[in-house]
Amino acid sequence: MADLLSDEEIEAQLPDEWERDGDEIVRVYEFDAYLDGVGFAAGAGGVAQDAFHHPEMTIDWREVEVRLTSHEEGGITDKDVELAERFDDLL
Ligand SMILES: C[C@H](O)[C@H](O)[C@H]1CNC2=NC(N)=NC(=O)C2=N1
Repeated sequence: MADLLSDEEIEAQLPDEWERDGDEIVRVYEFDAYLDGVGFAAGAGGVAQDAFHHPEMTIDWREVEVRLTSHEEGGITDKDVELAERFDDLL
């Protein structure tokens, strides 16, 4: 099990464009076309499965909201931060 990050660690490690929302980190990715968002979500799903750490993703018109938390630990860990960075690398 990973350790929960402190408030200070979260603030320091949160990647650009990501925000903290309670026990989750969240980013809304914006796209020029709906299917671009769908494709991004598919890629993110593959990265998540590879890491075996899974986000909540909401696919909407030209945007995808991604929420990450570590359910087993009950909060935000470095697994969430690392996956957020890997999702950003898909852009
Ligand atoms: C049994 C447990 O669900 C698995 O170990 C994985 C699956 N994917 C997961 N994803 C996330 N976000 N948090 C988890 O704690 C988690 N656990």
